[in-house]
Amino acid sequence: MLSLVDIDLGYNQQIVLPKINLLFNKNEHVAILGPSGVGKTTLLHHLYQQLSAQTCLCSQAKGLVDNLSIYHNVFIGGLARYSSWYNLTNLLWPFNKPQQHISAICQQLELTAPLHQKVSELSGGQRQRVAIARALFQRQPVFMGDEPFSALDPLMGLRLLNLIKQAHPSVICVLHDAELALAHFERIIVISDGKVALDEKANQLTLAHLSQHYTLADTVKNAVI
Ligand SMILES: Nc1ncnc2c1ncn2[C@@H]1O[C@H](COP(=O)(O)OP(=O)(O)OP(=O)(O)O)[C@@H](O)[C@H]1O
Repeated sequence: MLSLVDIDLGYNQQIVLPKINLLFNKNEHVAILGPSGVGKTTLLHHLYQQLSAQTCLCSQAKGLVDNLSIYHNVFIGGLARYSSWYNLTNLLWPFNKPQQHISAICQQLELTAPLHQKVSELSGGQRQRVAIARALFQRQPVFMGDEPFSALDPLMGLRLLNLIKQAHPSVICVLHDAELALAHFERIIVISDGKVALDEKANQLTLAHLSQHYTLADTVKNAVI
C-alpha cells in the first residue's frame, strides 16, 4: 500500500525521524506505540498525506467545527460524495436519507445526544465519538487514528475499535494503550529515540518487550505499559 524508504520526517529544519524505512501493506491492523514526543503523530500525518485519497483521519485535534451540530460534523465526512448544491441545501434543511444513516452510526457508537446538538456542548468522549462517526460516514478503505479512544473507557474503546475494523480493511492507529495494541492489532511498530525501534507481529510480543522502549517516567505517565 505504501513504502517509506530512507525518508526524513519532521518540520522545516527540524528532522524528528531521520531515514525511516517502513512498509505498510493493505488490509493490516497496525498500532504505532512509543514514548511521548518521539514522532508518532509526525509519522501518522506523513502516512495520511501520502494516502489521503483513500483514508479517513481521526486526528488528536479531531477537526470538529464547534458551532455546528453533531449531524453536520458527521456529514462533513461525506461532503465529497455529494454535489455542492446538495451539501448547501443539506446545511440548511438536512435531508432524510443522510440523517437516518448518521443517526444509525451514532446509535452504534452509543452517542445518544440529539443530532442537532452543537459539538461545543459535548464532553471529550462524546466529541471523540463524533470524530469516529465522521470517519465511519466517510467510508474510506483506510482508517488512521491518533489516540482515537483516549477519552473513552476501555470497554467502549474496544467496541469502537471493532466497529472501525469492520468498516475499514486497513487500520493504522497511534496508541498509548499497549494492552489494547497487543490484543487487538496484528502488527506493532514502536518509535523510540528517533527511529523504528521495533516492528513485529503482535502475537510475537509481550508487554515486557514493549516496556524496554519506555523510560520509567514514560511508564508512570502512560500507566498501561
Ligand atoms: N507542527 C509542528 N511544528 C514543529 N515541531 C513539531 C510540530 N508538531 C510536533 N512537533 C515536534 O515534533 C516532535 C514529535 O512530535 P509528535 O507530535 O510527532 O510526537 P508524538 O510521539 O506523537 O507525541 P505524543 O505521544 O505526546 O502525542 C516533538 O518534538 C514536537 O515538539
